[in-house]
Amino acid sequence: MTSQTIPVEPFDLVVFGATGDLSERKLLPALYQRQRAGQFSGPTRIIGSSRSELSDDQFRAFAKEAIDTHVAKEHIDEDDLAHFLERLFYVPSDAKSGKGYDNLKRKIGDGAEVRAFYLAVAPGIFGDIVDKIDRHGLATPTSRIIVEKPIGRSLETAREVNETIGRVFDETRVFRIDHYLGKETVQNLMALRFANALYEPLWNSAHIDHVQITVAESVGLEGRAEYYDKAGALRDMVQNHILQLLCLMAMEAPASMDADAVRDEKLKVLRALKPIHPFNAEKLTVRGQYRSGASAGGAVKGYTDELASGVSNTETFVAVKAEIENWRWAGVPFYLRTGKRLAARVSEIVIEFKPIPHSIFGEQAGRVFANQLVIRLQPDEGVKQWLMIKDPGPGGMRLRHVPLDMSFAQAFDVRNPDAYERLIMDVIRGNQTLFMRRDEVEEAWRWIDPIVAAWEERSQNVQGYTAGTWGPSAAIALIERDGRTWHESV
Ligand SMILES: NC(=O)C1=CN([C@@H]2O[C@H](COP(=O)(O)OP(=O)(O)OC[C@H]3O[C@@H](n4cnc5c(N)ncnc54)[C@H](OP(=O)(O)O)[C@@H]3O)[C@@H](O)[C@H]2O)C=CC1
Ligand SMILES: O=C1O[C@H](COP(=O)(O)O)[C@@H](O)[C@H](O)[C@H]1O
Repeated sequence: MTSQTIPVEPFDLVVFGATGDLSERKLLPALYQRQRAGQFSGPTRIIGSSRSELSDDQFRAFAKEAIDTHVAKEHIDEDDLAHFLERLFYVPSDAKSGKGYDNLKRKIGDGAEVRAFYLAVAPGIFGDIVDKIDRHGLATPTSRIIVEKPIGRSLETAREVNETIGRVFDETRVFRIDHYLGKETVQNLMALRFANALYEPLWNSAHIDHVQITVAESVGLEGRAEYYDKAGALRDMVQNHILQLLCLMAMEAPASMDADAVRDEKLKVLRALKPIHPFNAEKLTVRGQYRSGASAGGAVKGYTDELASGVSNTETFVAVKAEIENWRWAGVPFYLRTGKRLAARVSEIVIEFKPIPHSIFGEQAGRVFANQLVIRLQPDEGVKQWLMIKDPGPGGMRLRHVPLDMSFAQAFDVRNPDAYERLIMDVIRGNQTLFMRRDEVEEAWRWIDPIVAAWEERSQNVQGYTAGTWGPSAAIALIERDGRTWHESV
C-alpha cells in the first residue's frame, strides 16, 4: 500500500457551490479518484449544496457526467463509480436568505467525527455562508472550512474576508487553498532541496546568479471574463501561485514539515521581498494584454474581443523583477512571468548558477555555459540539471552542454494525481502544511498592493502582445537589460 492509499477516517464534506464549474471540473473528479484509490472508509458522505433545486439522484447524475467528462476513460471503473455516487447527497440552500440551512442541518445530523465545509462559491458570498453555518449550528468545535482563492483583491479586502471567516473558525481550522501547493512537482521542490545534500550548500547568492519562475498558459479567458477582468494576471496568479513558488524556492530549511514550521519560513521570505515603488515600477514590471493571433487550435481573438465592453486595461501578462532582501538572496534577481495565450502551457523554475571563475580549456573547447537546474512543474514534470561535459570522441577537448534528465513519467509509472486530490485529503487529515496561513496571504498582498498603486499612479498601460507568443517585447527587455535571457521553455 502506498501513502496515497492510506484510508482517511470517515468524513462529511459539505460542498457549497456544488453545481458550479470548480465542483464539476475539479472537486467531483478528484473525490472520485480518491474513492477509486480506496482512500474513503465507512460512511463517508459528500453533501452538495447550492440554490438549484436538485434531488440526490439529479446531483448524482450531474456528478457522473462531470466524471465521465473530466476523468480519463481508462481511470473510470463502474463499481468504484457506483460506490462513489452512493456517497453523494444534495440539499438546496441559499446563502443570502438562509433558506435550506435547516434541511442541511438535519441532513448532516450527528454525522461523522470529521466535518468540512468547502466554499466553492464566489468570494462575495463567503461571509453569508459562514454566517449561516454559524446561525444554524452546522459547525462543531472541530469542523474545518476550505476557502478558495481569491482571498480578497487587496490587503484591506483580504483582511475583511479573513476576519469574517475567523469569527466562526479559528485559524487551525481554516484551509486556504492554493492548488499549486498540491501539485506533485511543487512538493518535489521541497524534496529536492531538503532531502539532498547536493544543492543546499549552493543555494544562495554566492553560487546562484538568478532565478526565473514562469507560469505560462496557452488558454485565454475560458468564460471567466467577469472575474478575470476585475482581477488581472498580477492578482490572479502572482499574488498566490507564483509567490508561493518563490517562497518554497527561497525559504530557509524549516525544522520539520510541521505546518507552522513551513509557513513561518515562507512568511519570512514574503516579508523580505523588496517593495516596488511608483518611481521604479516601470523598470521592474511589465504589463501585457494579448491581441488576436494564433494558437495550436487556430486563430484566436484578442482579449478585448472576448469582453462585452470591448475595452479594458487589465493585464493578461505580467513580468516582474523581484528581489529578496536577506543574507541568502541579496543581489539575486528573481524574474517572474505569467500570462494567458502564450506560446505554450509550461510552468517551470530555472535556477542559473554563477559561471565558473576561469576556464582552463581554451577557445577551441567552445563556450562554457553556466550550470542550470530546471524544475519543470507542468507538463512533462521533471528535473533537468544542465552540465558541461566533454564531447565524446578523439577530436580533442570540446565541451558540450547536456542535461541530466529525470522525467517523472518515465521514472515512475503512476498516474500524476490532481492537486485537489491531495489537498482535500489533507483537510480531512487536518494537515495544514500545504495551505496558506492568514498572515502569508496578507503579507503577499502587502507586496502586491504597491505595484497596483504604482501602475495606477503612473498610468502604466498594458502593452499588446500577439496571442501565441511569449508576451510583450518589454518582458524580454526586462531581463536582457541585465545581460540575461529567459530560458527557452519549449
Ligand atoms: N473555476 C475554477 O477553475 C476556479 C475557481 N476558483 C474559485 O472557486 C469559487 C467557485 O468558482 P466557480 O465554480 O468557477 O464558480 P461558478 O459561478 O461556476 O459556481 C458558483 C456556484 O455557487 C452557487 N451559488 C451562487 N449563488 C449562490 C447563493 N446565493 N447561495 C448558494 N449557492 C450559490 C452556484 O449554484 P446556484 O446558481 O445553483 O446557486 C454554483 O454552484 C470561486 O471563489 C472561484 O474564484 C478558484 C480557482 C479556479
Ligand atoms: O488559479 C488559477 O489557476 C489557473 C491555472 O492553473 P493550472 O493548474 O492549470 O496551471 C489559471 O488558469 C486561472 O486563471 C487561475 O485563477
